[in-house]
This record gives sequence, C-alpha cells and structure tokens, in this order.
Amino acid sequence: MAGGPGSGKGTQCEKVVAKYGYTHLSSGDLLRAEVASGSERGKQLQAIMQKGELVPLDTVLDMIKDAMIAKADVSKGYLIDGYPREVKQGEEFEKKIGAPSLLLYIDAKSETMVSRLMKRGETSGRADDNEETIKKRLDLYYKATEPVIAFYEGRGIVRKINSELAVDDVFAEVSKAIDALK
Ligand SMILES: Nc1ncnc2c1ncn2[C@H]1C[C@H](O)[C@@H](COP(=O)(O)OP(=O)(O)O)O1
Ligand SMILES: [Mg+2]
Repeated sequence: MAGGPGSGKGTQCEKVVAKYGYTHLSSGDLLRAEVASGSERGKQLQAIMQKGELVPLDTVLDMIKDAMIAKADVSKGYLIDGYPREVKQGEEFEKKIGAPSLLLYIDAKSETMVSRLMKRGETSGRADDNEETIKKRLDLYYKATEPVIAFYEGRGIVRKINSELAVDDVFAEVSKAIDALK
C-alpha cells in the first residue's frame, strides 16, 4: 500500500487486516519500534526520521524481511504499508524478497494530508507530526515516492483509491481491488 503521509494508509491497512487476515508490515512501525527499544541503531534512526528523511535502504529492507520470515508459517499473505518509498527500494525488494501482486495507491490531496496529519499530531505523540516535518515529508513523497507508483504502473498492478472519501467508502474501494485478485 502506497500513498502520501496522512493519506490514510495505516487506517486502511488496519481494516484490510481485520477483513482478510493478512500480515501487516508497516516500515514506519518497525522503525519506530526500533527507536522505542532505545538501541544504538534506534537512536540513529530517530535522528533521521525527526528530520523527515529516508533511513538507509538496507536497514528498512532487512527489518521487513526479518518480520516476513518470522510470520512465514502462519501468514495468509502480506500487506506492506509505506514501502517502497523510492524506486530503488522497490527494485531491491524484488531482488531480495519478490514481486508484489497489487499496489494500492491511497490518493489524497496535499491539503487533505496536511490537515489530517496536524490533527493526528494532537494525539499521536509522533515526533514527525509537526508542521515543519510534515512539509518535508510531503516534499519527499512527491519527489521520491510518486515515481514508485509509476514504476509499478508499468507492471499493471496499481489500483488507485480515492482517499478523499470517508474511511468506510475508501475501504469499499480497497476491498474491491483486493477481491479482484482472487
Ligand atoms: N478517509 C479518511 N477520512 C478522514 N480522516 C482520515 C481518513 N483516513 C485516515 N484519516 C485520519 C486518521 C489519522 O488521524 C490521519 C492519518 O491517517 P493514517 O492512516 O495514519 O495515514 P498514513 O498511515 O497514510 O500516514 O487521518
Ligand atoms: Mg502510517
């Protein structure tokens, strides 16, 4: 699942997991868990994330791979949230793990994303939900992540979802795209 910060990926992923039972992997959550552990690697990651930058490619990919392997026995499939963030990450993912079967592109306007993130920031406790970092994350999204969508469009696996709608209406579109896989 791809989309800008605050587009609603986390919200939709939670609903997909509840309905389809896929294993949910959020690169952001994995990284934040590492930060919370207080490890040396976590401290370095926190500094990068606080600036709104992307953490090194191999770090994220290794964390995703480890998490996938840990669930390999019981998983009905994997739902990856917020990765790849740049085309190179997508290429590395295919080399080390495999090709995805569907890219759900959760699309919202930048004003919508900013206002959702500002609101989320009131309660999320996330160091990157502040006005300055939000701006940087959006810039980076348009520069680095949007090309990822074009990359997968070339493979015919992108389904664009209008995330300006209410959560349940967005989810109806998401469900349709997943059901079409079967
Ligand atoms: N369709 C929708 N309508 C209104 N608010 C939404 C929404 N989808 C998500 N939100 C809210 C929930 C969060 O407070 C905020 C960001 O959503 P999120 O799921 O955390 O986004 P992401 O994981 O893409 O950064 O917006
Ligand atoms: Mg999220």
